[in-house]
Amino acid sequence: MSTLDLPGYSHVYSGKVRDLYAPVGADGEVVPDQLLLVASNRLSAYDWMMSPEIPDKGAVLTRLSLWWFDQLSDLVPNHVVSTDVPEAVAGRAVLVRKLDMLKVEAIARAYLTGGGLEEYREKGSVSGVVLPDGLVDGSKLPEPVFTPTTKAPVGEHDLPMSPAQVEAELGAGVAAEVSRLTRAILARGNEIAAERGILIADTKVEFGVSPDGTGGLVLADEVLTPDSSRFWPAELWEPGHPQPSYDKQFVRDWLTSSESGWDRKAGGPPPELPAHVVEQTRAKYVEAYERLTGETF
Ligand SMILES: C[C@H](c1ccccc1)n1cc(-c2ncnc(N)c2C#N)cn1
Repeated sequence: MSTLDLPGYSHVYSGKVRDLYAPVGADGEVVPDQLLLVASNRLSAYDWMMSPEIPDKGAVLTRLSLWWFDQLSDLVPNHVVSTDVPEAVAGRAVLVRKLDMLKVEAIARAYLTGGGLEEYREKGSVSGVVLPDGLVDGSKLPEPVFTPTTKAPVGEHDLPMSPAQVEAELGAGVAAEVSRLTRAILARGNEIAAERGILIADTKVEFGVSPDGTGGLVLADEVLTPDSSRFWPAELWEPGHPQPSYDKQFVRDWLTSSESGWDRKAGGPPPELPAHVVEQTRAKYVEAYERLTGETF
């Protein structure tokens, strides 16, 4: 993965699909209180980076995240400073306030699937919350459940955190507020998305606090995008089996079809995606953005 040479910015960190840069002042020193969050066109599926990239994916998800920050501004302040960013990343980057990030992945679930379903099948509960009997893959939960995890080092898996572990990390007051806000964000997201034919099964958000200790929790990172959340087409929702992904199903279907020739269990990398899969996937990101925001990409 190649990082961009952005004049006026130094590369700080790269995740699977996003990159972080620090602004550099005229004196060559890093500007201490801001960061540049850049969304790439990279697509990750089945824990593999796909090739080629999906055109406009970074721009679509950046615009969607900015729209959600605005929709949620009555619930929680956010880290956005400006979209006045270098031309090379115009439309897919955001200048943000540099925060002290909480060491907890704040995850909430409105529907049961994935790791939450596995835990429920073992314990009848998820993250310490006892759930009704008889739930299946895709069941809607009575209300969103906070299911935090650790922030594992690169290459390792995030681990579920018990309420006691979260309190030990954050303190009881902040832990309660993170839980409340994460569930409220997902509930608000689903209120809006359901009207537009999209179910948000679960989401991961990141909170930080101002380094000077003033103020409370600040919503950071990206919010309620198909990269941070499971998006499901509402009209296909049918509890009892894995739900189709709104945005990644074309990729998954092709990779698991005989046409791709890929043997996922063999452990080797997936083949290049054909043009039609790339185009269909781009169209789904644009469709999700336009249905949710009512705006044309
Ligand atoms: C997880 C995410 C990430 C982004 C891009 C690439 C890989 C990971 N990240 C966000 C921060 C961060 N740190 C300080 N202040 C902030 N406002 C933010 C934000 N957002 C650190 N990491």
